[in-house]
Amino acid sequence: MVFAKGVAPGARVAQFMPAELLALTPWLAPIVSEGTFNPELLHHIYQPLNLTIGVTVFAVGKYTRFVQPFLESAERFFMQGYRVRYYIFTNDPAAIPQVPLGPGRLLSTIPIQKQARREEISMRRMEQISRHIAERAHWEVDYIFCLNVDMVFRNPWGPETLGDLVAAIHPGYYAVPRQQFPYERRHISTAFVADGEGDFYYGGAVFGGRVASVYEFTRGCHMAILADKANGIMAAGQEESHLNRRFLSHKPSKVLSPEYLWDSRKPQPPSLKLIRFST
Ligand SMILES: CC(=O)N[C@H]1[C@@H](OP(=O)(O)OP(=O)(O)OC[C@H]2O[C@@H](n3ccc(=O)[nH]c3=O)[C@H](O)[C@@H]2O)O[C@H](CO)[C@H](O)[C@@H]1O
Ligand SMILES: [Mn+2]
Repeated sequence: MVFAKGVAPGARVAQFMPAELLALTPWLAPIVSEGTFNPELLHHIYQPLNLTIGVTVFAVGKYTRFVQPFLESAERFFMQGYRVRYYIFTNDPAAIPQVPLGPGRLLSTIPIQKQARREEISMRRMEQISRHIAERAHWEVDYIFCLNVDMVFRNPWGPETLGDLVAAIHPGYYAVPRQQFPYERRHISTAFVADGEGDFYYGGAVFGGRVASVYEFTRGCHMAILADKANGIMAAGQEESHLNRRFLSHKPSKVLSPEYLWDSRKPQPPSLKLIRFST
């Protein structure tokens, strides 16, 4: 069970009931899961807005092999009926396969340098996303999601996920007490989170929101990562630690349930009605 800070244990809003997830955070942001929204109604609201949704994924080195299943599944399930722009950041543009895209859906390959270490690849994402938004994506898309590439969509992901700043609950920690969240616990790191603090443990594999908000968010994380680097520190969960630290002071306006970020090696609990995006 997870109890949010400052809310009495037992309050319906503040805990995960054994059989179901809560529907609102203590700061009244929706926690999106099957049954909490009406897809037809949302479609009628969002369709006329003519929005373009961006997606960033990184495919560096061997991870280029994940691009095809990622894209094929996204074409089936991700923001069907909306304009979509995929941005594939890669060191090897020639290795990005040609996947047929539906109408109104475009793909761009963004060439980047290959970092030697896995940690460096994931850490540098914040910097590269913020720069890409400033240089280009801010005028091409309204919302943007930043996703891991070694995952696939398995069920519809639609406009219910759109919000100013969107986080996803990490599948490994939705039912874990806050004290056990793997936040960075060293004071010397800019990602430090004190023992009694923390709302949820969010995953680094899914975040997004309005493009301007994601710019501020990724830029803030990048600055914090740079400060740590200057002090010779790498946070415990790398960029995920910084993401969690920032979401603590810049609360997400919408939280996605583990339906939107699942680890398929885990058994599916009854509280999870369906899996939309997972390894
Ligand atoms: C069990 C689990 O969920 N572990 C963490 C880890 O997942 P993973 O250990 O699964 O991270 P990962 O190695 O898949 O790296 C994350 C992403 O970086 C990119 N990449 C990484 C290595 C590489 O050689 N080439 C490349 O392109 C790629 O887009 C990949 O999806 O990382 C995530 C951050 O995103 C979260 O911190 C997760 O909590
Ligand atoms: Mn992975």
